[in-house]
Amino acid sequence: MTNQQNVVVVDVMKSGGVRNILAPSSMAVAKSLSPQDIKMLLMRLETEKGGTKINAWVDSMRASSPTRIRSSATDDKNENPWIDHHPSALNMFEKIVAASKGKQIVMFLDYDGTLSPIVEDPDQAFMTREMRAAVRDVARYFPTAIVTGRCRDKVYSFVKLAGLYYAGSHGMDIKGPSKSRKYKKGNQGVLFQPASEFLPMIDEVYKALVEKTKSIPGAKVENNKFCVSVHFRCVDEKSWAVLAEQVRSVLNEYPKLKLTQGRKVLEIRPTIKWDKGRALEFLLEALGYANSNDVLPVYIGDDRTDEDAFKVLRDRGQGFGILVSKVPKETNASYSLQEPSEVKEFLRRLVDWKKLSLGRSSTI
Ligand SMILES: O=P(O)(O)OC[C@H]1O[C@H](O[C@H]2O[C@H](CO)[C@@H](O)[C@H](O)[C@H]2O)[C@H](O)[C@@H](O)[C@@H]1O
Repeated sequence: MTNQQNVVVVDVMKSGGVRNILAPSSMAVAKSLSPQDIKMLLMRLETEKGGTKINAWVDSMRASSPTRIRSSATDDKNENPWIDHHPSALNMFEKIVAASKGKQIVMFLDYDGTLSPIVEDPDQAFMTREMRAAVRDVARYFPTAIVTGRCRDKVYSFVKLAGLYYAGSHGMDIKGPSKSRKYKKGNQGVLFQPASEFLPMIDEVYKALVEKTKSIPGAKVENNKFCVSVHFRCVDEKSWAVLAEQVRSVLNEYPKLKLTQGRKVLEIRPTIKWDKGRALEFLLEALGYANSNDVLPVYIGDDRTDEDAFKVLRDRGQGFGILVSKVPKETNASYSLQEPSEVKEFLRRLVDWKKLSLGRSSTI
């Protein structure tokens, strides 16, 4: 391994000003590079910084996603158990519907681990008929969006319900009906794909990853259209570091892509500032609820990538994030549900409550 020294190079900032940054000496030529070259170099430095995180990612993948809270923080002696801070959304149901008084509930549902149980083979992650019926009924009464890391077509093949919004590829591929004229495309409703320029690159990196990882038994690469997933679930834990390193080495060739982490999965996606939180905001706007107090968004999800949406709700001080987890995890969600069967129960209660309140108002 070469022992590379850092040297100072010039960073041309967005403002047009310059500042000094540290970079490996091999990049010292940067002083004579154009602003565009320097931008690329900075993006590469970001990727390499990310690369050093590989071991940390493998460790945290072992510890689940989002990060589990150690048991000492949650045992009986603890005066602030996790569940007190993130009570069951079923127990808090009355509070949730009370908060919706005079507001439109909008439902956001993650797919894997929320509507379908986590299984070994991503192609077999089917939702039950009962869950489909619960989602269909919820969507009859409340605008409903499926927000997923999956390719939009793939998740539609699992959910099979028309009339919903589908935000695939972590929100980089949004389709659905629209109330706001701004987002209507003819009669086709909303179609928003902020990363379309990355399609050829994602396709290329998908092929490179399939080739690179084929020697590792159990490794699976999934093309999610605007992002790619590399699955670790069926790989022997002893090979996780090797697989992660292979992913990193492929990614090194693509400074415009970044790595994120989910449940036993590494995800490769464009460096654009877009995630499930931005998708939630976009959909609220498309529904005509931008900057509105007349809406109560409820987002249910189980994974690290859902945290972006939980955070948006927390920052807006609007609606509720609900984390699906059996174990305490670091989260920005307000409430919790243990597993998809509880998600189904929550959705059913919401529908029953709505039917009852509509019945009441029609008899007044
Ligand atoms: O945003 P989501 O809908 O939660 O999608 C995130 C990833 O979900 C899928 O992987 C996860 O579920 C698989 C099936 O249960 C499981 O085998 C895998 O270990 C989980 O990470 C999906 O296959 C990925 O592409 C999504 O990015």
